[in-house]
Amino acid sequence: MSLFTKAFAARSALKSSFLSTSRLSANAIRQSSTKTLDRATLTIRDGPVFNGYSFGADKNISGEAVFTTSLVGYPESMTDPSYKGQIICFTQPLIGNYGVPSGTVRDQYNLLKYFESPHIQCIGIVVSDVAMEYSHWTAVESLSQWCKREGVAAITGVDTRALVSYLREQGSSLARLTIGETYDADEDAAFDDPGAVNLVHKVTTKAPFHIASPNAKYHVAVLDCGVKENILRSLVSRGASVTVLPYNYPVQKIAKKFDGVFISNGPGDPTHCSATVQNLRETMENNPELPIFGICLGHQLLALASGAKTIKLKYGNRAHNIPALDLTTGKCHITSQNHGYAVDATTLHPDFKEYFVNLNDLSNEGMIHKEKPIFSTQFHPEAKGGPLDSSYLFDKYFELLEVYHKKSGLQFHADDLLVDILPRERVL
Ligand SMILES: NC(=O)CC[C@H](N)C(=O)O
Repeated sequence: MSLFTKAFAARSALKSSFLSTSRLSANAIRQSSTKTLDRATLTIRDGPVFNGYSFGADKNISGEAVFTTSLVGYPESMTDPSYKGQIICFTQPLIGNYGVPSGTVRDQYNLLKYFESPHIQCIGIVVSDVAMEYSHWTAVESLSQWCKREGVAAITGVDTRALVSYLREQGSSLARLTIGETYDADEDAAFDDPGAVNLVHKVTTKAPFHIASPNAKYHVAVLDCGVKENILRSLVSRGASVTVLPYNYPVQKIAKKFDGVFISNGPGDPTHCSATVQNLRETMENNPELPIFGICLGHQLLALASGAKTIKLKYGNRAHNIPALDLTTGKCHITSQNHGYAVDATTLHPDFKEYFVNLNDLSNEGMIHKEKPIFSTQFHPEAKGGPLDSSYLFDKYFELLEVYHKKSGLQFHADDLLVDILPRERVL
């Protein structure tokens, strides 16, 4: 063996021992001096098995494994109702180092200041290296403490690069996270498919609620399919009081009392919300001048209501840096996204045109009506977390509200809709 070959072999041995240690997680090792983490296993259905350590609830779970490449914003992502029933794999290797802020602090609009809903919505999380120690001025607990308190399973020490390579090849897959035991490969029934049920039904408010905007000029009806707190804030802070309705509320019956209708983000397959689609169809037909705006699931539901079709993407788009081209201006915006389904642009109704297109995979990112004040986006202009490049779309919606408001001369009477007696926050 030449000197060079010997040196190379020695370096490879060193490297592989380093790699296997690093899978244990630097922070997990630091913490294991005081407490031993339980072993945990992530099993992908018909796919690889990843061994690691549990830092969340002592509970076996299963769901759809998806990955996000966002670098920050784990508290926002984990409380986003669109992730209901999913196991989020973070590609950012170090997760938890800025801890978790309070889930009860509210802002001047009585909206949750740091969370996108009151609780963690995903069923489990997968990270490469969890930080047990954290530091941030807003933090009140660690990611591990939060997961345990909320009953959410979590695994660290996973080679997330290998996991994501697999998910990109095979597509989003069902997976199971087991704590402290070896997985039995015959246990097929243990793989729950969250996409098989109507997840929107689980996250929507159970009764209408109202958020008054100081100096409100407009009144908007929000169909809550799992609405993110920052969407409500984006409306209320611009001067719209909002009445939030359950996703299947017959909005067509009261649409005339509002300056605009908004359809929120939400989890799962849009085709499960057929009542909402029918209600939206009637709302559009009966109110040709009413401004309507939809985000993410809201976009997909509006598209279905107008006659277009949706498809399931292979592994979806979950990131904070996805380029979307505005086809009306030629400008590209960096956008925040979290979706597994998309609108098939080739099926758009002829009254609509494609508004935005994804420059990574050319999937549809929005549509706009050729005459009516109706538009929607697949990405998240409210962006929490993520860049604010596209927040101007809320301003655009408010311009449409203003035009309609002036024309209709609509005066908002609180008594009409009994908003004074509605709850002031979502009804769980
Ligand atoms: N963020 C969302 O609204 C997601 C929409 C839908 N559930 C999807 O996965 O495509």
